[in-house]
Amino acid sequence: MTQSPAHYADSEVGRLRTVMLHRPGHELKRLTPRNNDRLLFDGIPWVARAQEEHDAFAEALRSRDVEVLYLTELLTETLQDEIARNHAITAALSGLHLGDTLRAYLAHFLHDASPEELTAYLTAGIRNDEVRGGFGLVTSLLSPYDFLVDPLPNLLFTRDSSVWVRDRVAVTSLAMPARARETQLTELIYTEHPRFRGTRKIHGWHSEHVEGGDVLHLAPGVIAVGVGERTTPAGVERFARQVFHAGLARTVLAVPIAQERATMHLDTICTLVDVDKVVMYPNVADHLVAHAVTLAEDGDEATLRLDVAPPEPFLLAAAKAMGIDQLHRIDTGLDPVTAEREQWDDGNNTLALAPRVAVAYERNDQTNERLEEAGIEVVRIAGSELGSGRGGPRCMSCPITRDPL
Ligand SMILES: NC(=O)NCCC[C@H](N)C(=O)O
Repeated sequence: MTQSPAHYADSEVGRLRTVMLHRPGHELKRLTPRNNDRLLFDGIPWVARAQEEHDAFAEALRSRDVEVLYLTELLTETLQDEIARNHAITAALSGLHLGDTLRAYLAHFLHDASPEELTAYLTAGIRNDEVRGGFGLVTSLLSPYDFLVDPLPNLLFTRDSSVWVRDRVAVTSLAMPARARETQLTELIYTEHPRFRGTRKIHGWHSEHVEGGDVLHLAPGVIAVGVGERTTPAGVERFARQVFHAGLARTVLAVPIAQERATMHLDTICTLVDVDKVVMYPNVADHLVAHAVTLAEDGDEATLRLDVAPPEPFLLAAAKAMGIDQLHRIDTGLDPVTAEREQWDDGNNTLALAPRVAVAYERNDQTNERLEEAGIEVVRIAGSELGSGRGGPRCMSCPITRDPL
């Protein structure tokens, strides 16, 4: 048995070594004009082109010596194990919409599936017209096109369903019903896959809502957490308690963001491209504030006391917590309208491969030019189809190992 590789991330910009992606698959073919809003896509992607774009993204990472792990491959390997299969099937069929007859049939059906097939059902879902048994009241009353197991098109955004904090992984708790099941899969992988077995976990899908897109490692020991449409106030409090209790951070900055789709996560308006530089949406930058949260008195996770500072301008609070003179801001776009367009198309959502090297969507040409003027190497990728889910390179990647800064 080979030694498990170290998994560790305490910054946004330390050299990226290992990342988890999800190559978009059959689950995207489930999107229709009737369900795309509920499934959190702004349009109906051309799946083959989305796959090409994603393959080019993965290749750009590999060509810079980043190990790319695919979520579905990890899941299939995990599902070789009988206990993991049982967990996965029970969780997938726990919805109250199924009824006993159909649930019992589907349980048998899924238990007979190979690990590869089971991965496909768990990710692409099962529609009523696809079942071949378990017929009864529920199958008769549901429409043929209703899902018995929902597809998970947003698995593409692996950033949101888990976050590594040093050598621990936080399995997150996703706020939107269309995404809730994703973390059943990430939790299973991190619990049962041989590569991750023994990894200590924090948070979890039963906890208060925290989404990975809201969690930014500003510096080792300093974590910003956006609080808005997805991460709740109680979510950031729980997260802060856990990271302080485990000694993983000294400051958590709670950053209120507008509760709207354009700014669903903190990483839609701000990402780090260097140890002291962020690319940021200027239309909100001047109003963004942060509450610095620190540990006042240690105790059990539930009883430790937190100090919550009054709000300060975000960049100021961040620089203070990071122990640097200034956190420099590079603006999205050239003017408010271009900035709004490029922010919407994930111009702020960059993935740093190392200090001053970042992956960005090619379409945001003005933001990319600004980044280059500021000395950042921009690795451009196509995202015309990938972007229809409203997420960029950062959203589509879960860093598992970065070199410590
Ligand atoms: N970190 C991110 O901003 N992730 C993008 C998530 C997009 C997805 N369609 C969602 O609405 O949750």
